[in-house]
Amino acid sequence: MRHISVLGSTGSIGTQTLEVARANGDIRIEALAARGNIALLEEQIREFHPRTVCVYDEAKAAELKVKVADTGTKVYAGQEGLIEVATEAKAKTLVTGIVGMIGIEPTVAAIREGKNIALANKETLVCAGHIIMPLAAREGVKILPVDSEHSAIFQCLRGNKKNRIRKILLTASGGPFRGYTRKQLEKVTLQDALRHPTWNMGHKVTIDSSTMVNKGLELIEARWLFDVEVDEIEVLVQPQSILHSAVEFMDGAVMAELGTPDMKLPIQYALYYPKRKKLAGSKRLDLAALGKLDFSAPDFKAFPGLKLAYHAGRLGGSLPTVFNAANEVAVRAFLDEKISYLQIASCIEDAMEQHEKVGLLGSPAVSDILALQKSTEAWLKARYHLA
Ligand SMILES: NC(=O)C1=CN([C@@H]2O[C@H](COP(=O)(O)OP(=O)(O)OC[C@H]3O[C@@H](n4cnc5c(N)ncnc54)[C@H](OP(=O)(O)O)[C@@H]3O)[C@@H](O)[C@H]2O)C=CC1
Ligand SMILES: CC(=O)[C@@H](O)[C@H](O)COP(=O)(O)O
Ligand SMILES: [Mn+2]
Repeated sequence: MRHISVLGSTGSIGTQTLEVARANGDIRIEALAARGNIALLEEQIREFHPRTVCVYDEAKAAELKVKVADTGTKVYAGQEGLIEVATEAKAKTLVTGIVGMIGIEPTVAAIREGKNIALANKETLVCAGHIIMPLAAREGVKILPVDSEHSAIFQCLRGNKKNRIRKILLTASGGPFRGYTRKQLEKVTLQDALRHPTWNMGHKVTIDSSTMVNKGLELIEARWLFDVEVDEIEVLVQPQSILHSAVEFMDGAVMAELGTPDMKLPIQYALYYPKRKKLAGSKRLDLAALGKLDFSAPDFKAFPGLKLAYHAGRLGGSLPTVFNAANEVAVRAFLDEKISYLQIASCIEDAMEQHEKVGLLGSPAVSDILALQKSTEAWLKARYHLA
């Protein structure tokens, strides 16, 4: 039996993690956390009988407590509740399917308690990779990538740990606006941006994919997971999302992982690593039916978020936190229809410029990262008149 806890159990990654658990039958769900979707959380409690749950929203947590009083599941709220879920004693692995920087503290707490991390929450590594990776090594825990590209790279590197790599080829679908000019991007709407061509995901990561900021976050995520410089990572547009990423070795050999776009595969791989198991209900890849795969270079001019990510990754320190924090504020504002699509990248650029003027922190602690998140949010809200 595998014992896991899930942060973000009501979201895209969370529900697919529970699908994998349901299909396999030998994964015990010890703890679950969500922000406020108590209707779905109650269903999950009644099906999986976790010991502990957290609802971040305090009023909703109180409501759920009454609803599930008959179940024996303990209900917590807020940040303390997230830590309870992340450190639930019986769990061996924490799946971080929560979105945003809110995932940093519970992930650190889980590692300190010796839990392996099945990591989907890329924002945590972008801001705190310099803390997470050495801490995990000291505690002897595994950081198992769930993000599809990073799972692919991780799989390509198996058995090749001692061979130096020349570069990582990080693939990108290009999002719904692949091929668009800046002029065309001026007119796109929220609904257009939410129409991802290949993956069905939560709103925040879907907007990130459309701006290519997702690839920027993944660039820095890969830098930490695989201990490479960002300039050893090349972004490659692969519109079908079939080739999930690749590694080029010193002798010129390129190894890639291919599959249908289905997150259950990387989730299951992380949960059973190093074992491969049949994936229930998955569509098999039929290359002959597919006929061809397309590749192209990314358009840095149309999607400046990617260029900003390389810059943040090269300078490091506190700049990736500002890159990420500004993006979180901007995406929220875009989803609330308070700023236009092109203003997302402007927000990030402005916040980074401002931070560089003030001066970067070399190796920010978690408290510095969270303080920077607050100051970046306040600065952007004032500058862009966001309520
Ligand atoms: N979806 C995908 O295919 C992929 C996602 N990722 C990454 O995985 C993470 C999750 O993405 P995704 O599943 O799409 O996101 P969703 O928006 O679908 O789900 C987010 C989950 O996090 C919960 N949540 C949000 N804020 C809080 C909070 N303050 N406290 C507790 N729970 C909270 C939500 O709860 P509630 O429902 O109650 O609001 C929900 O369960 C992101 O970092 C994303 O970049 C990476 C690769 C692929
Ligand atoms: C499924 C997954 O891993 C997403 O992060 C995906 O990468 C988004 O697609 P883009 O390549 O469009 O960013
Ligand atoms: Mn990805």
